[in-house]
Amino acid sequence: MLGGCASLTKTMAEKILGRASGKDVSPGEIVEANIDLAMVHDLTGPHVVEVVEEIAGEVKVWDPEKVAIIFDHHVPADKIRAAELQVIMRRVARKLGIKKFHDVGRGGICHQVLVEEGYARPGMLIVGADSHTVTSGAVGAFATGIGASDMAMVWLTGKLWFMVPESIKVNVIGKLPKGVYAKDVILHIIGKVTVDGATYKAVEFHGDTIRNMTIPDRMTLSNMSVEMGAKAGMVPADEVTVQYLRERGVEVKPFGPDPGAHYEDEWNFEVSKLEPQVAAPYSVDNVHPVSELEGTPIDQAFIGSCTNGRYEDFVEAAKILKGRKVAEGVRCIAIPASIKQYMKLLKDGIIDILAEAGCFVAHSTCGPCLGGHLGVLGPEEVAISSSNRNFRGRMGHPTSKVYLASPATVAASAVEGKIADPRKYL
Ligand SMILES: CC(C)[C@H](C(=O)O)[C@@H](O)C(=O)O
Ligand code: SF4
Repeated sequence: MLGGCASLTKTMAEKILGRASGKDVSPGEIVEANIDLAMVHDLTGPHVVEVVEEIAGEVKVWDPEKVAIIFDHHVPADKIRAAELQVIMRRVARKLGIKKFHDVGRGGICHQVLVEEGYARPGMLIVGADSHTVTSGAVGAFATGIGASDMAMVWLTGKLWFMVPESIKVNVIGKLPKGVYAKDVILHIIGKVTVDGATYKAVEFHGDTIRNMTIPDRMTLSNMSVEMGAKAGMVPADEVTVQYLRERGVEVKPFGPDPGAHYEDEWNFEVSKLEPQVAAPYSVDNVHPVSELEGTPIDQAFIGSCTNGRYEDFVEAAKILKGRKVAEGVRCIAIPASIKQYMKLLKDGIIDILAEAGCFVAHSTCGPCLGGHLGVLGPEEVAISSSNRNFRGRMGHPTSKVYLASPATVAASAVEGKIADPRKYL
């Protein structure tokens, strides 16, 4: 029976959707929920505006304080079409008085901005017109990607319907070995459960490995939850979260599931002996330990994206690139996930290290992650990337190939000109 009996103890998803819809909810139930934050970017925003204008005859939002417009995909505008779309969204942001508007050079990749600006908070219900909106789950929010027409309804009414998902508890335990990171953990998990292993489930990450992770690491996990089909990928908000948001002037309380909450399934992973992981083309679940792919020649290495474009990611890459050179015949492209990350890297001399090694370092943009610009792959070219997707043609030509790995593995591969194990450099 859909809806079942409401249990007294709730998972994070049930608590958030219950609060947002003002009732006691159970998995399978359809609810109409009030949205706390709605985000669009330069590519999806114009579609939303079009639908809103069609329905309402003019562009409007239910609450300008709860709407974010962030330019990131084709930033700075790389062609006339992109410039046209950005002109539209700039006008809309001004007309509606959107304060959470981040133009070129004033934000960065939307998912990074939501978290680092302290917009995303524990217990919030967040929707974004982008599949990696799940990233905000890192601070304990139920955050999910929606289509442009759903977003148009959110802009008009502030509400959206959801089917309350079943929850899956992912327990990760053990101390990560040197050279092995959150990226390797999530690639390993996706490799085991496959790309549809968590379809429409609310995934919660638990265990001491997760508790010991920083918010940037947790963002990598949450970000890639959607690559196993999850509706949301959440980490309970603890003291690490409270402190991270406090540094951004936001006071929050810890937030997690009720003790004894019911999960549809529990997955257990022990990671103390995990090797660096690499997802081979053309699927994110085609995951192998780096030792199985070592020596595969590459043309391009990319460090960046909403998955792994943070300060800490570049610091790990710089440990390997410092005093070394990117291999002859290989391009290494390094793009921080936001202007704030870029500024911090600049101040600490990390950008210098990357540039001296021969990296092409750019200001924040999605750029090559989706084959947009600043590093589109040609026929048969091979890239190793710290991003999250390696579908056919993802970063350029349909015959190009993308391997996904941690920033350290990408950096080691850039130095050798072939897929390499970062551990020997650390
Ligand atoms: C362009 C956008 C709608 C898309 C998404 O939704 O994820 C992009 O960000 C991606 O990573 O493929
Ligand atoms: S960095 Fe890549 S994955 Fe992230 S929002 Fe941009 S295009 Fe999508």
